[in-house]
Amino acid sequence: MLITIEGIDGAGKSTLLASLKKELADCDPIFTREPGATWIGQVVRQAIAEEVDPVAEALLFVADHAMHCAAVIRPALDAGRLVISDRYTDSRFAYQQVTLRGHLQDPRRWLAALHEGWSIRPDLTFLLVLPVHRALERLDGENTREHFEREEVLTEVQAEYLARAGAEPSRFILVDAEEERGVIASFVAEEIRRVCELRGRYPRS
Ligand SMILES: Nc1ncnc2c1ncn2[C@@H]1O[C@H](COP(=O)(O)OP(=O)(O)OP(=O)(O)O)[C@@H](O)[C@H]1O
Ligand SMILES: Cc1cn([C@H]2C[C@H](O)[C@@H](COP(=O)(O)O)O2)c(=O)[nH]c1=O
Repeated sequence: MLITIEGIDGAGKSTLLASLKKELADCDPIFTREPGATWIGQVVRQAIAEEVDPVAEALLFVADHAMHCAAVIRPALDAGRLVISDRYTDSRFAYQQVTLRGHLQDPRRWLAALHEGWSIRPDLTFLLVLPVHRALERLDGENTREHFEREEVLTEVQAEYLARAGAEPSRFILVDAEEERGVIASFVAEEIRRVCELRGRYPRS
């Protein structure tokens, strides 16, 4: 099973992943992330810290994803492991849909074509949802110009995420990311166990 955790910057993905490592230890999952799980991902993480052309940036994320699928996800799934990824393809469709606007006529179609034929679809996706100003308070809490620009972008990104979730309700589970950390972790761990049990996979505590 491939499970992905998605949400805007500051939604609490890394915090949740850290808790799931303890809550799901008996399932022995493989925890991974995009970008950054492979050496290409490390290069991409460094590259996106610089000012990058949006089309080049999108291609870097796709290169990271290709290597991630080939070197981490596919081998783990073939070995019957539970895989949990901090960000995955939905990050691309949510963020690049916004960053590529004005650069390409139809970013969604372009992205879909780039993933066609090799990308691995997640079985289940948890989308952490919270008001953008709350996420930004968690990250910087400052009223700078960058803060307001980022707020605008992340508002659009979250809208893209929600549209994707609406289009694929059987894959997405929406999580109220304003809840307390422990409540979120217990809810997500329990949902993962429930779905794994339904599919006859991995132990139940
Ligand atoms: N449920 C929560 N309630 C309050 N604060 C939280 C909660 N979850 C995470 N935080 C805090 O919010 C900040 C951002 O959390 P975290 O790094 O987990 O988010 P993220 O989604 O991984 O962000 P990014 O995508 O930017 O890496 C951290 O300071 C974290 O302690
Ligand atoms: C995979 C992926 C990521 N991004 C963006 C989203 C974030 O702003 C950064 C990654 O940093 P984080 O610490 O992991 O949150 O990159 C993106 O725009 N497109 C993608 O496909």
